[in-house]
Amino acid sequence: MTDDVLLVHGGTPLEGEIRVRGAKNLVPKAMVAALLGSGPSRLRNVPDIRDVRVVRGLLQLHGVTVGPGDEAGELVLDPSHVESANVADIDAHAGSSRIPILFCGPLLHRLGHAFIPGLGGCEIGGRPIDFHFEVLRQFGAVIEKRPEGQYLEAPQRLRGCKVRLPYPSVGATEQVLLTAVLAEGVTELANAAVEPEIEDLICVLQKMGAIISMDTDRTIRITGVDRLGGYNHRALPDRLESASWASAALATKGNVYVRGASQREMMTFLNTYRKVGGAFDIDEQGIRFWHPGGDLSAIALETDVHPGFQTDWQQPLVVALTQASGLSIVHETVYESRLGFTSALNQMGAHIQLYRECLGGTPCRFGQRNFLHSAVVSGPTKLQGADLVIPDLRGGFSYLIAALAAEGTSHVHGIDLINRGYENFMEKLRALGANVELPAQATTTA
Ligand SMILES: CC(=O)N[C@H]1[C@@H](OP(=O)(O)OP(=O)(O)OC[C@H]2O[C@@H](n3ccc(=O)[nH]c3=O)[C@H](O)[C@@H]2O)O[C@H](CO)[C@@H](O)[C@@H]1O
Ligand SMILES: C=C(OP(=O)(O)O)C(=O)O
Repeated sequence: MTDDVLLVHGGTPLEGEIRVRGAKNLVPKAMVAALLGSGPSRLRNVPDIRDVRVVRGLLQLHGVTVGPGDEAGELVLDPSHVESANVADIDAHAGSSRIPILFCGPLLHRLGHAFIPGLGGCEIGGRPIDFHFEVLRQFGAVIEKRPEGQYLEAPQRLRGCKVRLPYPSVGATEQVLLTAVLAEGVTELANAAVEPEIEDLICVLQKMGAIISMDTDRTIRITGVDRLGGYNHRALPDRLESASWASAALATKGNVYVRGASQREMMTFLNTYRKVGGAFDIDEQGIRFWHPGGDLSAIALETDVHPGFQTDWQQPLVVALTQASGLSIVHETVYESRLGFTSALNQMGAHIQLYRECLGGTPCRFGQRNFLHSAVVSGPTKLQGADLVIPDLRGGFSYLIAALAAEGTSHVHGIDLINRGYENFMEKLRALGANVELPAQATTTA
């Protein structure tokens, strides 16, 4: 048994077409929403990624029947047996993704109690879950921290409440939505996150019978109802995967058509892509991304909550910035430790310097603290193949891009992690002409 290493022979532009399906940051949450329904739900455009498999396993453990639907990529989720499920072995799911925390509200409504194992997800900062527990307490939940996870109880029906998030957290906003829809009375959430995946989750809940309105000032109001039905929904496309392939096209001087990519959720990314010098063409089925020749331009970039530049777009684009002429500045304001992946790019020949200071004007929680959360990228630099160990999902995809853009061969270790959020990425790489190989004896499932 060898570790999951990929050999990448760089220097070939990525060219061709790949397809993206439903968003990793929506699909697992829509699957959890099915727990709130009194009848079956149908979710379409579901990608075959590890985070979906993990949530499927957790739902099945809780008595939800999950099976295929009529079309490819469709799941039918039937929660009729949740009350009679014999939940065992939940600890086996600890550390597998961030989604288990979102089971709290639906399980409290259905069963009056919930057990949440330790969470996983990318290690790109401390990622506390204090906002989640604070809002759940406001709804009336009682929370007990145990060594193996968190145990929650709802002594009475949960009640709507008025809450304000200290920061527009995506997960905490979803926690409120999934809890408030069946709580008694009205919930008002101020300073909510408004990412497109959250809007799509609201669409799912509205189809189930929920009453939710969104104001332009980040306030979401939910009027609780007594009962929700199932839903039939097509997940919005994955704007994060789409942007990753767009960055790969730019860094490798390639030309990639991303079938399924959608302009509306990618407007901020597309503006930045154009400023760097990337070209794109939008049609009704997807977006073509390419390097138009000539020099790329250095830019100043700050990540932020939607409608700002999404933090999950940052790492892949930084690889393309190593090929731009001049000094690019990157200020990461969402996670305090999302630039560590750049040290491996420096080993490959990039010139990236990290700073503790905020190099940008976007309000940030990390300035004057000990976090290297700003970067200056000096380019263009030639990249050389190297031995790379994947640190996290987007960092991992960035290493693949860097290895593809580099001269020579790279050994990229830990590629199985990429399966968490990129469907069939090996097949897609090959379809785009990437020169990649798994060592003959490797046992990876990629
Ligand atoms: C599965 C999923 O959808 N993951 C996405 C989700 O993660 P996730 O929902 O975990 O991210 P959040 O928006 O909650 O986190 C944003 C920031 O808020 C902080 N925070 C969050 C919750 C809390 O209780 N306390 C707290 O301090 C976090 O440490 C982080 O600094 O949104 C992120 C921001 O768009 C994306 O990068 C992730 O891809
Ligand atoms: C940070 C990410 O995801 P997660 O929240 O699942 O770790 C990501 O998709 O880049």
